[in-house]
Amino acid sequence: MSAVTLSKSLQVALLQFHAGADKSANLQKVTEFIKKALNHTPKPQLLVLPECFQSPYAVDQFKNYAEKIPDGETTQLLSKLAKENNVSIIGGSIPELDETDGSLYNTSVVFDPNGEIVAKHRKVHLFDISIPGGITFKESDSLKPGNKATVFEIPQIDTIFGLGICYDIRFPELATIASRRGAGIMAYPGAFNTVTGPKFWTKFSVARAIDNQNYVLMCSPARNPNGGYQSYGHSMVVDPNGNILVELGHEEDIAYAELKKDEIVEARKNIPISIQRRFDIYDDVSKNPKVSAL
Ligand SMILES: NC(=O)CCC(=O)C(=O)O
Repeated sequence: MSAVTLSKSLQVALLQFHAGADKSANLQKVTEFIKKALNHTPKPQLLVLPECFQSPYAVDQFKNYAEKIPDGETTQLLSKLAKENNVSIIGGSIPELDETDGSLYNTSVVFDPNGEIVAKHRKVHLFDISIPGGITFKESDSLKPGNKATVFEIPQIDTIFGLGICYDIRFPELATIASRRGAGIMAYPGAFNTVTGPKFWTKFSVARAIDNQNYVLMCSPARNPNGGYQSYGHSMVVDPNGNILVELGHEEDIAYAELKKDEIVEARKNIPISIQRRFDIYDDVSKNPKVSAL
């Protein structure tokens, strides 16, 4: 069985709210949601925010809300809130402005309970799709993709995580890389929509949990009654056997769950796929796929 790094038990909260056009109001809202989540008993040790929580999810708008990291006001605010409240935060995502060349990224920043940044993930797989009669969206019209898988540890809670953003969940490799490096939790801030959400959101959440027998945290924006991109909502926590522990509807709300190391250890002991992998056959599949057609 491969080793997993996770504290015996971890209390998490997923904060599902929607962002509007007013950035200050969005930052005020995240502050209020964090306060509300921390009043819960038991107190969450880890908070997860949704994808694009301080800007509308719109390719022509990202530039208007983009910030440098770590100097921008959103990163500074989350750092302060993490430190003041002694809580870890997976900071959903924001449009990031890279000052070196002016490129924009869809980026998630993670804070430990001292307010220090422990990880930064730039969405690797951009959401470029076109479903006739359904939805067309092309993040690559204004964003560039990140170029690395993100695995990080928060030492204060003795836990290793993998991190992806929304469309990243459709690509199982990121979660498998994280699991091989000791992660027992995959977190995906994500804004599926009312076309793809009902078809795929739960399936991918469960799939990524049972692929590697880890917890999956899916944190969505709430649906926005004022229009624009309609997020699916349904933030959820899935356990290492693919059971949904908690699932929200599409309105603003908070999901709480307790994650237990024993659940991962037992799932991996009972069905030991983590030590049955055949890397002699597929370790370099991305470079040199040895595939027979028949
Ligand atoms: N924000 C996103 O990446 C949306 C992904 C999505 O809706 C999907 O179906 O995948």
